[in-house]
Amino acid sequence: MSTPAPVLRLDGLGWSVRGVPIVQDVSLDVAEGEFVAFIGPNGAGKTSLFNLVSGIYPATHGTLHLDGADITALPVPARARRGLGRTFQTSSLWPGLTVAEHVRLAAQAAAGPAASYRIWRRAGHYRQQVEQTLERTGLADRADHLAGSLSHGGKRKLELAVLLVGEPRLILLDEPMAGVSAEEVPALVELIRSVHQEQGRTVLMVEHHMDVLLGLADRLAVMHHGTLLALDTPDAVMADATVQGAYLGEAL
Ligand SMILES: Nc1ncnc2c1ncn2[C@@H]1O[C@H](COP(=O)(O)OP(=O)(O)OP(=O)(O)O)[C@@H](O)[C@H]1O
Repeated sequence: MSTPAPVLRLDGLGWSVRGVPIVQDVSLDVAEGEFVAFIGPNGAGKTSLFNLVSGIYPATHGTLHLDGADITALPVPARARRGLGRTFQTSSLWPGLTVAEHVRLAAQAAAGPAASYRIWRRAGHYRQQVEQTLERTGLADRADHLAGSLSHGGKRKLELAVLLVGEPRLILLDEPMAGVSAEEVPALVELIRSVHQEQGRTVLMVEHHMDVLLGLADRLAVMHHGTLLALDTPDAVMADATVQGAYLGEAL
């Protein structure tokens, strides 16, 4: 039986700034519906790798394929249209807009410029999309709240809602627990679990907290000095002597 083609393939991917390598020779296949978590010390290159995958940084070495198509030279919007979405380490919301307004704007943006001149015709469709997304992300009771008034956990949920309303197949989450209080972490973990398992999306996630990842990730990718040091199941990575020597012992 042949193995299915990967959703995402990174082949020798690298990014150098003025000759200094920040990400080096990263090769990795991600299967449809898989959850791969990226760990590694501060400055290991995790966010830079996500910037390469989402198209914010242009790769200086190697290639990226999405569903078998070479996307190495494609800009961010073209990658988003092909189903690739991401969140950022720092919050990217407008404090003066409501929760529902954020999701509505994201729904309109995801529909593309061609849909913009018939917004009134699609109003019912957008309303339904917003309601469903707020329901799915546990924000329905805060639809009219200003984003600026939400807790850190609420803001993270809203960032996910903004991402999910565009129905991306492959999502990159960069430290979605950053700044979230301990009480809010379980609900956020549960939301990410449902995005992966119930909605069947492929997820790549950077996260420092191993306790969060152990129940979520199919594989752990360990980054160190811009390279992929290890890539395996969480149990195998935790037992890997190289990983322990380079990272786990000191940082986790
Ligand atoms: N635009 C840039 N120009 C120059 N150097 C950069 C740029 N972006 C990142 N770097 C450097 O690349 C290295 C990797 O940074 P990156 O943010 O990717 O690491 P990280 O693993 O995500 O770290 P953290 O866990 O702290 O978020 C760091 O030394 C950083 O200073």
